[in-house]
Amino acid sequence: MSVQGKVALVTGGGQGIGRGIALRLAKDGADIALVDISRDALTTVAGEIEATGRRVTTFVADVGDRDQMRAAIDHAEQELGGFDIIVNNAGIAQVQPISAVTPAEVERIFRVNIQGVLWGIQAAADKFIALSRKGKIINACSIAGHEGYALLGVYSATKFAVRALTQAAAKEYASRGITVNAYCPGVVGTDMWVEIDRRFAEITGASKGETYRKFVDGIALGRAETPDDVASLVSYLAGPDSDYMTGQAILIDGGMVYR
Ligand SMILES: NC(=O)C1=CN([C@@H]2O[C@H](COP(=O)(O)OP(=O)(O)OC[C@H]3O[C@@H](n4cnc5c(N)ncnc54)[C@H](O)[C@@H]3O)[C@@H](O)[C@H]2O)C=CC1
Ligand SMILES: CC(=O)C(C)=O
Repeated sequence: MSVQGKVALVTGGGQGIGRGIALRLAKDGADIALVDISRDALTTVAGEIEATGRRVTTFVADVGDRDQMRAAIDHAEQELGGFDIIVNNAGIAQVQPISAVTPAEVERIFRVNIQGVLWGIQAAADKFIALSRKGKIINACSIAGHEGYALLGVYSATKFAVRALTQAAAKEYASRGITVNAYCPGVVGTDMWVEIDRRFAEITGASKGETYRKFVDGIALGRAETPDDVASLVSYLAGPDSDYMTGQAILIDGGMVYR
């Protein structure tokens, strides 16, 4: 119950890792503001959160739009009576050899994965300061934020950028008592990996499921990660036990990348 009575906003909360994080924080005692571009997905997860007994509100927003992120945070505060934690989880993948990447593709992924995190940090910190709260900012990074992967070069660049933003924001907001950290999962069996596997197959001729299996074979603990594995770390980063930690991008990957 480390976040009992707190208000937590989770972006990309409509499925996958974001859903897992939102459910875990609700079970830990937080009220949840769910943000996603998909209204249908939000409705389903909101029902699951209500079943935990915590309050939940939903807001359809594109994290790459600064005004929409500010509106989402205002909505969370108005509906749930406060604002304490933001999990900037929403992200998209892109599988493409560097030789074939187009400007439009770069703009699309930078907008969601970098600007989405940046606007989330900025709007959340402004709100924490306005409310005089020592908030927690938690960003989605990846093993790809510690190591560049072939065919995932631009995606990897966005996750390296998340680490940079996490470190810089930690330094800028430390005097306000706001902490900023990131979680770096490995291979989590969500829709994102279905799409990554499909694109690897298209580009390399690998069979369906082959790329996913190869990545999972590289995990020391011998199995793919689940959203609940990721949510355990986020639960810690959201709660008081991590109060003395800031600017960190923590690998939770079953043993894939060692830094
Ligand atoms: N699945 C994996 O193996 C890993 C995922 N990650 C990161 O974890 C985060 C979540 O990934 P998954 O749950 O696997 O992805 P997912 O594709 O299963 O779910 C992403 C969610 O974000 C939402 N979303 C996408 N663009 C959005 C936007 N512009 N505004 C608001 N919501 C938006 C989608 O509608 C969806 O509900 C991402 O940042 C991803 O890069 C990091 C390492 C590994
Ligand atoms: C999706 C992702 O971050 C990887 C590298 O699996």
